[in-house]
Amino acid sequence: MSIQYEVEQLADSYGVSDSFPKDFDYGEEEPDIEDSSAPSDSKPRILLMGLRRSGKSSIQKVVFHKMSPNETLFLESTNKIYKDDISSSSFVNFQIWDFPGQVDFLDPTFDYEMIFRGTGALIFVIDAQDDYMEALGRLHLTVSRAYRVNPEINFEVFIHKVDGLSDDHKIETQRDIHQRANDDLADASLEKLHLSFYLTSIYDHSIFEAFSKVVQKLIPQLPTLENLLNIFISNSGIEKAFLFDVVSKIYIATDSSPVDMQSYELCCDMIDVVIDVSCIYGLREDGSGSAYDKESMAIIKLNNTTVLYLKEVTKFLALVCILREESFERKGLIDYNFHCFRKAIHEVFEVGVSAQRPLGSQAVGSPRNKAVALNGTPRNTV
Ligand SMILES: Nc1nc2c(ncn2[C@@H]2O[C@H](COP(=O)(O)OP(=O)(O)OP(=O)(O)O)[C@@H](O)[C@H]2O)c(=O)[nH]1
Repeated sequence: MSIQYEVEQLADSYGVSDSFPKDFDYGEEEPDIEDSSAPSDSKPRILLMGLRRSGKSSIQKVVFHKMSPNETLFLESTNKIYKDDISSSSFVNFQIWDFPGQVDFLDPTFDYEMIFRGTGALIFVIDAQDDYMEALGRLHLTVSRAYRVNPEINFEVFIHKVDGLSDDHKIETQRDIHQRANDDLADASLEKLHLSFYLTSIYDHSIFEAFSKVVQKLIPQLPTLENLLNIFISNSGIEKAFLFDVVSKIYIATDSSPVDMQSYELCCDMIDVVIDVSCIYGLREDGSGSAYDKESMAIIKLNNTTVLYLKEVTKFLALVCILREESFERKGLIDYNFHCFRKAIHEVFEVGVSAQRPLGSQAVGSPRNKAVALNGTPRNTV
């Protein structure tokens, strides 16, 4: 595939070729949207739980710390709860808590009530390459305890390490785990407890896709963002648009047309390309500058008449669009619509400034959402 680049705004030095720099510099502060005054322990949590060696730490490192999947082979076992506050580098304003495999609910020092009360999502990781019967027992114990403390938690089950399974085996494993887990809940009269299942692997984009869905459920502004994206693409002749958290490559929203994995992967790859080029060639002579800032934008024309278009939306967010070459002839219109879209996104989130950050800080507690009129103008619902 021949790719033609027009990459503007380049910067920062770094050596890893297929990943984001670990000490990534976002450049100028944009305090109007992303600053947080919330003390880290009051931030809502995403918990990563599951048996030992199921892959919890690997998921966290690959998604949020740009560790390459092969490096996870050398990760040591987690012995205590590892709290990772990723809000300084990401739009995702949560703490990720990675638990050691064996959490003992009977241990008096383990205050699970406190932990579950401030939790937005509980991700339970099951190793699909291993015998999963013990994991299912642990899943049931964990979610039923958590549900009794906080029924608002989103329960997410990652059927993980599916890279080692054939397609048929994947489907069969998912069906079996789904069936058994829900039977256990029905036996305990917990039918209202909803589990969502995802097939994941750190060796492809499935883990980013799954994490995107988990995070999206915690964004109170999601319907507004979707609405804005729908308006933007329909008025600009764009086929698909994703709003990405640049550092994690989680998409926090997309338009309402279905997501196909290929498009998502293409957009993820584009972010990698842009940041890589930017990091290598974008520094000013004196070494200043940043890899991603207000000026960041890129156009990649593929040889199949498809155009990929990336533009900065906020310090942490980028819009990545897929469109046909002929639609791109009206670039002026697209840019004007983007300008309106960007402004609306800033308005949607600026409501969180006085108190806390937008995502997460409002996910558990009192959501202060804005609705958007069909012309894309945000207005308060209350
Ligand atoms: N094939 C495959 N291996 C994986 C995947 N994710 C993690 N692993 C491997 O699984 C092993 C255990 O991963 P960890 O992330 O340490 O597991 P953990 O659940 O954090 O383990 P504890 O800290 O002991 O609870 C490592 O060797 C990883 O490389 C995956 O998607 N596919």
